[in-house]
Amino acid sequence: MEDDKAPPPQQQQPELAGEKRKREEDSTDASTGDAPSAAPAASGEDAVASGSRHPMWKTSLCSYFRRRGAGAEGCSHGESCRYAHTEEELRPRPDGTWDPTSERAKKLRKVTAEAQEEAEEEVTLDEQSLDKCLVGLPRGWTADRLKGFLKDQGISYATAKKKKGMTVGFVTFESVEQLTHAVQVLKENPSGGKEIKIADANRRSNQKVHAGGPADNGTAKENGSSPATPAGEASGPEAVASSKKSARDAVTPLAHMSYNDQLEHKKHSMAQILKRLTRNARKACPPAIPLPNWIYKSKEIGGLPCKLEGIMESPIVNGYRNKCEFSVGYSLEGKKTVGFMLGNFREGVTAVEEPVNCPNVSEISCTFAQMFQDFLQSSNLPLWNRVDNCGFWRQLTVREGRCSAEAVGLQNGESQISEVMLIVQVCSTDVDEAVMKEEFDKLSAALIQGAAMCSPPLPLTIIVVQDHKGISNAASPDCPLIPLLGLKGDKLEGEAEDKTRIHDHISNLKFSISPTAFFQVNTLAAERLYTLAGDWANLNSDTLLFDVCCGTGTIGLTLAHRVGMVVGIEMNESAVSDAHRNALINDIKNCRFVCGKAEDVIGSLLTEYLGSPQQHIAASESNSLINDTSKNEDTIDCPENNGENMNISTEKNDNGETEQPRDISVNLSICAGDEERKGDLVDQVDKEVNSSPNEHNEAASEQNCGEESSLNDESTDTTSAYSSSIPNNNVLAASACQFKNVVAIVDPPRVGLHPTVIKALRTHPLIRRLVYISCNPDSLVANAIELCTPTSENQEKNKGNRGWRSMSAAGLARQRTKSMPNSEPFIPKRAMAVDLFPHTSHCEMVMLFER
Ligand SMILES: C[S@@+](CC[C@H](N)C(=O)[O-])C[C@H]1O[C@@H](n2cnc3c(N)ncnc32)[C@H](O)[C@@H]1O
Repeated sequence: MEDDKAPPPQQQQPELAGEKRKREEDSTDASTGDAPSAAPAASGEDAVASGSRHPMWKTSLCSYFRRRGAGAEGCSHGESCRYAHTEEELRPRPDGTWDPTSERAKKLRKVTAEAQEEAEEEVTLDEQSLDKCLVGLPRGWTADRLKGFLKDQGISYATAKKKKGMTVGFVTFESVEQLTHAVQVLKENPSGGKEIKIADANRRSNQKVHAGGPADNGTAKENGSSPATPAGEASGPEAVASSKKSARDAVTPLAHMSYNDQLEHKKHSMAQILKRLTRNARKACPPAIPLPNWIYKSKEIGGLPCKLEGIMESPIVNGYRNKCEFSVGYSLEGKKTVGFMLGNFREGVTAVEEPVNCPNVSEISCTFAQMFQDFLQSSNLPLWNRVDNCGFWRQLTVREGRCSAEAVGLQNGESQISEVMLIVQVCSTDVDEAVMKEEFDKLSAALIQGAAMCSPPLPLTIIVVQDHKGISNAASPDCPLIPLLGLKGDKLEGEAEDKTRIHDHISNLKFSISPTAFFQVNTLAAERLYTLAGDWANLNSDTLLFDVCCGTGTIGLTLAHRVGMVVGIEMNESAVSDAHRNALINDIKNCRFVCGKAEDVIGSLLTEYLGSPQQHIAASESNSLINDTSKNEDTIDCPENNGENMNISTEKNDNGETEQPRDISVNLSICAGDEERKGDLVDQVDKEVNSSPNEHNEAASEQNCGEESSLNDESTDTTSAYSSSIPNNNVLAASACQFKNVVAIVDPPRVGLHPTVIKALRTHPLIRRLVYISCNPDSLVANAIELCTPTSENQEKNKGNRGWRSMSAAGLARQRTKSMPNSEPFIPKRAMAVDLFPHTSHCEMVMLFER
């Protein structure tokens, strides 16, 4: 609403724009755009007489309301403010001169809804709580008063929170029954003659739980990556309400809908989440800086930061999961069961039910779960007990590898499953080794025999035992693995790591996957996802592609033939080792994979390949002193230039699209040695593909020596094997010249990218294009706020504000934006949802950012 009348930013003087915006906020009626002076004279009569607001006589909305939310206290007009602060106060006058069906009333309702939504966003809802309602409170109520009131009504089981300065509170209940009862009581018991308004805040609390993702399954088990939820214990929205009736309800809560309806539902949810980016970037934009154009334009597309281009459907809707994590426990009838939990342990649910009719699980996975369940019936060792944290058998993970579609002449289907890895998780505490070994021998014999007896026989390539002693089933990637001998004997020859891999195919490349390495759970949909990311990344042979959080190298390797070089970054050592192997087996030579946390290594890697941000800023400043005619056609101004006035190269890339503006601004004479340097790089890549991750780190450290980037101090001051160090500017500039198009594709785990990574990407002027693949749109939005919000020259130092602890991810991102070094913001350009998880409420989101 606030920018309805604001001119587009390019028509404003930059230094005036912020002030103007502020003035408008202070003086304009939010619902009408009227200045306060235009407010009806009559509106104040009673208020002035009584010295307080009259609920029935206010026809204009106080501007303060808009910024602070419904009923904001302490507006600058004082207690006798003539303007309304709540919808209640804006009722029509008794003489009917204000029509509640008027445009003004409609606008008001919209403002109210937005204010409530933002209020909710600000309050950190306890993700572990169950059901919440949002209550409208009489003015002046505190959280304690709300609690007292609830208690007086006999509602002692609820907890209440109130956002400062707001007349809404959040009441949390432990069960749906309590919620229903409380709503009834509150409705029947007006406070001070006023009915307490109640809205269901449950939908958003569900979303929050969704954002937090799988509680003790998917997230951690997949190295914090994708919603591996459905094949594990129930989680997310599906697990919020108390226990479900069946495993199907718990893991595939959308299975009752047609696939088209599921897609519509997900697209709608994605759009709602994306709108938060616009709202938060608007809020975080420093007052002295004009709002970016994309925020102005968002009004034309319903508040979205850019167009949501649709949702890409999964090529396979049933049995698509290549990895299923089956819990071990007792069913409601007390039977030893291998399947899915009906709810979360934190809700007190420990029952496990067989994976009957779970459409996301393949028949093969179900059959192995059944075999393991049969085996457990006669095992002498106990099942893991989640209450006492003791027991032996904990979990079965089934990972499937598919042969290439070409090999079977099929596009999808279970018939492609050609390799299976079984990971049996146990806790060996207090268990005699000999007994354990005997059980393992029996188990592998049962599984091998079971697979062979099926018609047709099931593939079974690997069985490993994971010995995990932690409380939840989420084991760390370095948890000990014991290969079970006796299985396909000759396959187990060779080095230890060779024994425990299966293979899958994406885009006709073969991928080797070790037990704990992340691999997208829906291989065929992942292929589409990577292709989309590659298309949006605008790749060509001059491209240096940073594949951040690369896992087994799938994205970089599938796109390697379209770029000059790929640098993959991944923290899971075995995934990096898989990535090296995958490059080798596919004969790909232009990829380097670095083992380390992205936040630890990205700063030094960017500096190694591109030079430090300061160098480019300095180069750009000195270039700007040189006469414009000295510029080479292929060179564009960077990084201070904004996208609008760049010299744009009209070369086409390998997609036939117009190539991205080249963003190198360097002394061209330095580039003379490029070819030589390129040769060195390729040699080095060759060496690294054949070396271990540690060798990579060493090699990189050796390459680096010299000055560090102060913009990235956080990333360089780490325990990483990388210390950013640069020999001299000439070498840097030469290496930067190698690649005229630098792109980052990031595919982080559910928590999103570490702030240090965001800062490094944002402050490096050579990164003009970033494709973000996200399995959690909430963290995508938080990261995007930091990437896209304009900064000012006077950034704030981070203050140790304890209030931040209770902030939403978006709120925190807004705070961090204040201390972001002044740098050109990215612009959200394209967004597309990709359904990798049919029948569940999860979905991937791809966003393109450019500058
Ligand atoms: C969603 S997966 C994506 C993997 C890969 N891009 C793919 O599509 O298969 C996220 C990956 O990030 C890795 N990861 C998690 N935190 C990381 C960090 N701080 N630095 C680097 N990698 C990280 C995980 O090990 C996991 O492999």
